[in-house]
Amino acid sequence: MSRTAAWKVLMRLPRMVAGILAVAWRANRRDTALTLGLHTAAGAATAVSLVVIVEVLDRLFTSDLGSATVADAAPSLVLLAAVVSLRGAATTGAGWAQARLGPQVERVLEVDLFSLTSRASLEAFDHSDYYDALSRARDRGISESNNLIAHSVDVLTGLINLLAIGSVLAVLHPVLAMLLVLVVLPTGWAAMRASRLRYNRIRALTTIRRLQYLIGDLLADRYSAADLRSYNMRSGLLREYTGIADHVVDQLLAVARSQTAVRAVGGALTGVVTALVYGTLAVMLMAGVVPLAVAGAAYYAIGRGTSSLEQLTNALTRAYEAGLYVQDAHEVTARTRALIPAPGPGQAPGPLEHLSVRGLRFAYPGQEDTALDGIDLDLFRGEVVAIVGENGSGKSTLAKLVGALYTPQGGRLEWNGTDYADLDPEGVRSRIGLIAQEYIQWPFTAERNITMQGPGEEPDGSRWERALRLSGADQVLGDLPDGAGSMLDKRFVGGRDLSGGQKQRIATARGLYRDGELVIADEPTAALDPRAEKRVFEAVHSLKGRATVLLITHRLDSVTLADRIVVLGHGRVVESGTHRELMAARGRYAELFALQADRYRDGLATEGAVETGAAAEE
Ligand SMILES: Nc1ncnc2c1ncn2[C@@H]1O[C@H](COP(=O)(O)OP(=O)(O)OP(=O)(O)O)[C@@H](O)[C@H]1O
Repeated sequence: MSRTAAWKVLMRLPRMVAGILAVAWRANRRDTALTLGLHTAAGAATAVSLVVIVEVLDRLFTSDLGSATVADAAPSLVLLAAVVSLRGAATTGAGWAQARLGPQVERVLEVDLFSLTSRASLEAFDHSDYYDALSRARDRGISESNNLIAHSVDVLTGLINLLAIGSVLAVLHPVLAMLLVLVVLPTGWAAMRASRLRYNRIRALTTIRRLQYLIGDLLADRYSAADLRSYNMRSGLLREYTGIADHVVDQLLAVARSQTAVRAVGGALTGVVTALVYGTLAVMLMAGVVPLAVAGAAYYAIGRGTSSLEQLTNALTRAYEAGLYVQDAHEVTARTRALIPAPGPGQAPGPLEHLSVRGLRFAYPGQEDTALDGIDLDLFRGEVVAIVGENGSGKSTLAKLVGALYTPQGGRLEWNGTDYADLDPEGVRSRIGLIAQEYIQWPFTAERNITMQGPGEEPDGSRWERALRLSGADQVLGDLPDGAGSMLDKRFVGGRDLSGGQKQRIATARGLYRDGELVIADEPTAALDPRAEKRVFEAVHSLKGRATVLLITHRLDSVTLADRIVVLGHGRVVESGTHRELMAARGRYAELFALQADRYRDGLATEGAVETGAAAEE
């Protein structure tokens, strides 16, 4: 788009304008119709006033000036006054409708975009260029829609004016109409070129600007505030920020320089062409090609026509520039649409009896290494299956695939014998309570953080009680001043911050409140104190028989009661069996278990030594 020749741009402009008008029509039909209708009426009024003025001038130049002539012109002058007043009223009305339309169009574009981004597959967010496109669309694409509408309307009224002036000139003499076109070429070229220069530069700066905002956020965000100070990051980050900001300013100054040069050339050429046009008019007058009356009217009309044409060219280039940004928003919308998983047959999954994983393969987008390399696994109704393994072995990735968040590149995932691809993914997810390793605390009240329901929706009493009790979140809510109604985000008035363990209890309660038939608990106790940890593991095991549980943990003492333990290593199943079987096999699990058990045994031995030492002293 940024390298397209000017004529191609002009060809594309109607499509851009049609696109935004379609959005405007969807946003509010009445305001769109009023904006277009009233602006057209104002343009028509301008055109009529111009014709009337040229006619008055023509009459004055043709006859000897006297009171009779002025009286003759009076009706035209009255008509002129009426038309100008009408134009004023139409312009005011159009401005009002247009001002109303702007925010409504932005709203439609934003809602369109967010309704798509929230449905895009999770893989989309692993592509950095998608983020770039998204931030371009959000930063400018959507807000420029207002400008695109305003400039498109200017183009419309400019065209009406020009049509009127061109017709007047063509009636006076066809050559005069051609001279009019000549005047505008240099200005048009310069304006078009200048806006393309700026757009190209700004587009090229997208990534670095994203980095700049990111560093800005790190310098000013409360989440990074403590680390920033602990590790004396301030001066380094500030240096980086200043370096990027300097680069951005340099680039923008460079573009301003190039734009000025282009405009200067355009201005000089316009001067030359204007002299040429008026010279030609003078020559035509002297050669008797046109009479004085026509020359006088033509002089006025060319003057008006030139400024109208300049306005039209400006409107065209501005509409084009705004159109480029809006095009970005359309592009990212189209791209996001393509990132929404194709709707399969979309069968609703039934209650889980058997979940089967066969030869599951998955690599994160842009990564060569596979995170999962042919996993086989069975989960039967009511079982607790533990997944253990070293860091990076693929446990969370497996949880995300089973949780229908990512789509595998190979192998099969089946819910009661039906491939996930044939199931409605939202239906699958709604039957799963996912307690994620990286849970987020939403900027909602504690209650909404657990129920994840719409604002004001009442929680289900028995599920609520159970989720709070099993997760230990009941204690957290008990300690909050407003209980379940406390806002859990300090960025809001009265907001509260929770400790790491308290946050984890809330996240666990969220997963349990869902009351899914499959509970995936990914490291649910990493931040918990020993008492809370014990409570959560007991809760997880208490689900045995009523829900299927996939428990991911490094706390191996808590998996001894699991129906099966699956050990992962480098994205593969290394071994699986019950605790007893795996200990007897003396493989990876037995080794990891012994390592952890030894630590406690050593601790107890030291404790014993201390006690013995104390007794000896006594
Ligand atoms: N979004 C991502 N993009 C690219 N690679 C990723 C992404 N998430 C995880 N990985 C990589 O995939 C592999 C498996 O990661 P995963 O999070 O599944 O491990 P894990 O077994 O859960 O580890 P841990 O015990 O540390 O939680 C790792 O090599 C990791 O670096």
